[in-house]
Parts: sequence; C-alpha cells; structure tokens
Amino acid sequence: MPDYLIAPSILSADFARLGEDVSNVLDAGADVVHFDVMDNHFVPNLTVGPMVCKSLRNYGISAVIDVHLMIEPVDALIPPFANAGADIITFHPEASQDVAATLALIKENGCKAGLVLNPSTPLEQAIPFLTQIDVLLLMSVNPGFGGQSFIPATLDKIRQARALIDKQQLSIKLEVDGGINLDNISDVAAAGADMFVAGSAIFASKDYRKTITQMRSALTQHENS
Ligand SMILES: O=C(CO)[C@@H](O)[C@H](O)COP(=O)(O)O
Repeated sequence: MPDYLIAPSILSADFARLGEDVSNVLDAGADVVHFDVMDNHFVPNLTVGPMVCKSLRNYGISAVIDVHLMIEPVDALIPPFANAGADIITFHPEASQDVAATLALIKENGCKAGLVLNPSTPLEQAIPFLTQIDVLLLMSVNPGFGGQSFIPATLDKIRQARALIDKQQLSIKLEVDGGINLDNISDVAAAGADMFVAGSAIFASKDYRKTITQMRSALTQHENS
C-alpha cells in the first residue's frame, strides 16, 4: 500500500510571513514542504535561495524540506541547500552537465536525490539514473508559476513511470507537481503517484486543514477502490 505524501508548494504561500504560513500548513496535516527555487534563467520566475530554507529551519520547521531546483547550473547551490536544512534535492537533467555527478553530489551532502522531468521531457531521460535516485518528480505544468492547469497527458507518463519503478522493484517516490487539486488528486494517485505537490489548491483555500483532509480522503478512497 503506497504511503501518500502531500507536499504544499511554498510558491503559493505568503512570503511576508513564510514561517508562520508553512507552520500552519504542517499543523493542518501536510507531510512535506515543497520548496521551489527559480532563477529567472532556467525558468522565467525568481524565488528564494538557501538563506530562506535556513530561516524556515531557524523558525522551527522540522518537516522534510523537498527542494526543487529550477536553476541552471545546479551544482554550486547543492552544498548551501544541504547546509541550510534541505532533506531532498531535485533538479532537471537539462540543467546539469553531468547528471550522475550531480546526483552523487547531492548524496555526498547527505540529502536524498531526485530528477525532475518537464511535461515535454521524455521519461527516457530518467531511465539511466533510476538506480541512483530516491525521487522522480514529473511536472504536470510547465515550471515557473503556480496556479496553472494540470496537463492531462501527464497521467500516461505517471503510469509509465510507475510501471518502470515497479518492474525494477525500486523504492523511488513518484512525485507529481502542478495543477493538483481536489478534483484530480485521486486520478493522479490512480495513475501511480505517491507524492503530491499542491500550491494554490492548498494555500489559496480558506481552511488548510479542511483542504488537506479532503485531499487525504480522496487518496484513501482511491486506495480502497
Ligand atoms: O514548481 C511549480 C511551478 O513551477 C509548482 O510547485 C507550483 O508552484 C505548484 O503550484 P500549483 O500548480 O499547485 O498552484
């Protein structure tokens, strides 16, 4: 039985009171903090770096922090993020000159490592690295902004990724990010995902606890169907 993880994306949090907002969403039942790092180069938007990750730790956030690097190049920021308290670091293969070396660098720095595939990046790009990764993150929107609609073709990619992971009996978390909400989370789970990033669906809701509880109950219903 999969262990489903709900990971609110800080991109939709209130940056003026980030510690409090992240703390509230964890108190409301979220499992993981999804920390979006954008550089206005690999993606058009610009967000935050290791100092803000460290500030969340200093604020008392003890949950797993899942850092999604949407930056190029990536290697120089891996030790600073590990030192700032990241638990998982994921990056896009297009952003590294040597994907295997970048994955090894993440692990040498004591973090779990993952690859992220954009909607247009074929699953095949991850295949050579499956035995090296802890997380495979499939983007279900083009990265850069929260609040976009889920791209339905991602469901097929999730199914194919799940089949690959199961066939090789790998313990890789299959994470999906972008446009996940109460209407589609059970379809994403049915396709084979077990880690769900949701930004606007959670942070734009009035009652985080109610939204997360409803998401979890949609996942439980799927599990029992
Ligand atoms: O990385 C990204 C976007 O680039 C995501 O993490 C989004 O921030 C998720 O937000 P929603 O689509 O759930 O609003």
